[in-house]
Amino acid sequence: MGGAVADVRSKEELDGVLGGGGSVVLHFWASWCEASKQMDQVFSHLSADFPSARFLRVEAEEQPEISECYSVSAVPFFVFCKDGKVVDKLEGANPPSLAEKISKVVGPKNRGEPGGGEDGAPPSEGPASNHPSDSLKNRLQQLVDSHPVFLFMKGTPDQPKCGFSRKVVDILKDEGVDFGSFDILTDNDVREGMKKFSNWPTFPQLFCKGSSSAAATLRSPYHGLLGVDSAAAAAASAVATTVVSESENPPQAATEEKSVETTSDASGALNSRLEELTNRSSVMLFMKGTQMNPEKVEFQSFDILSDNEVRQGLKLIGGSDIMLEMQRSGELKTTLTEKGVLPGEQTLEERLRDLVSSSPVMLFMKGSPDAPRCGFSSKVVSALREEGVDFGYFDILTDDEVRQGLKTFSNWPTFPQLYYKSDLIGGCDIVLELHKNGELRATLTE
Ligand SMILES: N[C@@H](CCC(=O)N[C@@H](CS)C(=O)NCC(=O)O)C(=O)O
Ligand code: FES
Repeated sequence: MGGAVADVRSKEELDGVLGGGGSVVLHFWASWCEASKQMDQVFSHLSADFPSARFLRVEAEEQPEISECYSVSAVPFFVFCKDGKVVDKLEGANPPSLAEKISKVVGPKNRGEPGGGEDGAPPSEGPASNHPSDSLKNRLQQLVDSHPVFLFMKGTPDQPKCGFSRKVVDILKDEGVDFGSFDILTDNDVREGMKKFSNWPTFPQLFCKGSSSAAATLRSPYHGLLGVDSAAAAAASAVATTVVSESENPPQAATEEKSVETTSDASGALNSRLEELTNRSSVMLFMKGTQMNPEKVEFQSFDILSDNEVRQGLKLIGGSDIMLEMQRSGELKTTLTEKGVLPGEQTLEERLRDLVSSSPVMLFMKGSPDAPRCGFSSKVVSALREEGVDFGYFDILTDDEVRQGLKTFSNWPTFPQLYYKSDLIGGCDIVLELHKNGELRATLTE
């Protein structure tokens, strides 16, 4: 019985299944890997397309013995077995390759009976490998172009016929995105044609273009084509962007306003005099005699005993009791830090700047060079090692603040990120391209 994905919980269990012969496809995944979550959905769709094969999922880090046995060095990772023997492997999130390799191992698609599982579609007529005809291509292009945001889905937005399609519709509605849609269950030519047209084997498929901000956000890291998880991620990042921009008050303006308020009681010449006095130093202590300075704050003082007018005119914010109380509770430090008098904790931006410049060649990656936790990171480490380039690294899986912060800092949404002398060189694709063209070493040493 195919059509469902099962979890493997031990090596014995897996050996048992493999011993039973037939075609078996294994998906090694990790909970922290977005790409393996996305591929998990593709995997379960494909399991419905190839019911004669067994589809098994292995949580790579929970099953080290199995992972080692199949030399799984990164996720997502797929192993294809026929009659107990490994016949092929695939590393990375590549839905078209996964579909192709499965059909090579299992034989042409033999979708199960209609109505089986989540995908209640009529059986496909032609094999998916037939290229769409020119007139079909035109039709598909017209559909894609008909709205700035267009969704190929199962069912309609009001009546989705698949949980994945429903999820994307919900996200788009939540975000207030207007979109056109096409129910691929009503037209098998479009359904099969779209898989080739977009080189993406499953539905829903979301296309975005045009310049509306929602569409632009949705589009940016995903090149106009999204599976369900990418859409969720993009929508989440759109929300995050809004929150960030709303919280950006210029702190300077707030401080200035306050200092104006505190002097607004005094009038005329006295006002200017007090203003001049209070502005003499960023911290100005009006006091009797001298005091110790436990917070080590630079300040000037004015002896109020020497000038009655100043003494009366100043409506002091706090005397010594208040100051001491503020010091005891830590509020004094906070207030002075907020006013920029005491050096504050390092801001995230400063921290990122320091990290980026901590080594001339600096790699932000998932995992460490000796134990990369993502195929993209692993490839960049190999390229750098092959070129004999020394590099520093930071494992972004250990620090979510750095992980998320760096995306904004560098305006680059993914990892790995490679920097040379604080400039972003790029991610995996760019580094591998430079490596292939023999330009990587020069780029990192010039
Ligand atoms: N095409 C990219 C591939 C890298 C990529 O897609 N990275 C993803 C998955 S590892 C990522 O970093 N996503 C954001 C995150 O995990 O925070 C490159 O050239 O570097
Ligand atoms: S592809 Fe999953 S962590 Fe990189």
